[in-house]
Amino acid sequence: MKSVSWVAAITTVILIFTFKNILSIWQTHRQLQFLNKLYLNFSRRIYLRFYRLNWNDYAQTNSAETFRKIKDTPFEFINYVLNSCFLLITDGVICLTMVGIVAWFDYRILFILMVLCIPVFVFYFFFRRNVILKTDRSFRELTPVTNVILTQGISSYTETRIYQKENYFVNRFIDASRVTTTQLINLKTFTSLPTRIFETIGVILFAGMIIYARTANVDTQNIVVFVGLISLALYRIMPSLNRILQSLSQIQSYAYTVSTLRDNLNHSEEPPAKQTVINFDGGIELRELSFQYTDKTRSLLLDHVNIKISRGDFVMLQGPSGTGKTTLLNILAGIIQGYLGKIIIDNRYTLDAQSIHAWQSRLGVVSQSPVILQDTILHNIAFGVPHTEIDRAKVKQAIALAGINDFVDMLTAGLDTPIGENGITLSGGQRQRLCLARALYRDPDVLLLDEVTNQLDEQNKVYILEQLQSLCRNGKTIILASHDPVVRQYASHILSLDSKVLEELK
Ligand SMILES: Nc1ncnc2c1ncn2[C@@H]1O[C@H](COP(=O)(O)OP(=O)(O)OP(=O)(O)O)[C@@H](O)[C@H]1O
Repeated sequence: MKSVSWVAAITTVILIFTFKNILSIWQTHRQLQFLNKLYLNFSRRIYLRFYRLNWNDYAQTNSAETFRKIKDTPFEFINYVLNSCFLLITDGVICLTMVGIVAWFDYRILFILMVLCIPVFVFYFFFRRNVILKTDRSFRELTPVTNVILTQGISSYTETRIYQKENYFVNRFIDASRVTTTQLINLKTFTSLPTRIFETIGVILFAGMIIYARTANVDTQNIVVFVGLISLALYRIMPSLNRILQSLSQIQSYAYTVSTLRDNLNHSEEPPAKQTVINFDGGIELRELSFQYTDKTRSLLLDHVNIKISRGDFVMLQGPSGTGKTTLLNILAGIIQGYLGKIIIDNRYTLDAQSIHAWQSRLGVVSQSPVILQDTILHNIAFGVPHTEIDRAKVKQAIALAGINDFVDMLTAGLDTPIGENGITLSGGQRQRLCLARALYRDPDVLLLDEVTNQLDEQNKVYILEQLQSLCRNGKTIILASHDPVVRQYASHILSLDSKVLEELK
């Protein structure tokens, strides 16, 4: 009978512990899932917000900081602030419970524990602003700088090798890293201090009690029991107290993430403006268009420009370097705003929030330094279209128009050939034509092209210009910014941009 009750008791204990641990695993998993969901949500919203920046703000951003804002800040907030808050609550409850038990058992033990803890907390709070915050801020500020130095060094591989400046870039990076890692060492040393102080004071206190017991003829056995109880209490409280201090310092260190997230997430989500439907059966009209970059020390770039471009026109935009051809293309693409005057589409729609997306869905663009994705040729051309939705026949048509079908056919993997970072495995002319194929894949009504022929040989240039000409005959409208005199023969209209004024030459 007795053995049965023992077995039952042991089984109950095992079941309780098993259940408790399963529950705890489930709870931890749910908590982590929740934090992960929150992280992805924050990251997504900050990243989307980046695409809503206006041109001037975009021009002033630096990629290392943007990267940090999108990826690191939400991660730090979730892991070092929110998670620390959870730990603070759970460990706070454990500590208070233990303190309550100790006080109920013997109030003197509580007193000794307070003598131990208070100096540690005073030390921590006294120095936290001066050391932790300062060190951490400079660490945070220096990290993006180090990243920028490294990115610059890596992307200037060719120049660095030819000019033999390897040591210059490596030393710059190492010097910047040394400052950052020194800050990190200081920070880590400082955060480990409370535990050490805690332990030292404890040992001194115990030693003091033993010496007192021996010199004052107090019963040593009582003291040993007393010290044993304190040690037991500390054994339970110490780990929680350590975690509390660590959590507090992490919350302090990463408190900045709260304001960064607030600034980036607390903007009102404007409902997308109801979009006008644009068929592009008319043309484009620039009416009294004037523009100046925010840098007011520079004069107007465009001054009361008036021009009409009809459907089917092949317009060459020429003019000396720096007169604003790219700027004008970006204005037409709806990327640069803040101009005076109007852009009117199809004689009806002014380019504004209501029409911008409808207008942009009619455009194909090739910029002067187009971006090549580190991906296959297929994905570079379909740009952002999910793999299963890519129309391979249309891709082939686009590469034929852009004159790179021969090149793609020669590759063993054809369209599925991967291209290195920034199109490193392609020639300049191949990169240009790949981006032209990307623009053509969208079957746009209007093509805004910036210097798409400047890296081509005569034969390829003529081929591309003939294709563009034939596209215009079929109703496409092309505006091509170029310095190349050959383009003049193919363009139906020539616009010359010089000293803020746009003049029609042909
Ligand atoms: N984000 C910017 N902020 C301030 N000024 C700018 C900005 N982008 C360009 N500029 C200035 O605007 C002027 C026109 O530049 P843009 O690139 O439009 O000229 P461009 O005619 O296309 O030149 P190129 O023929 O050399 O390509 C230049 O003086 C340039 O320095």
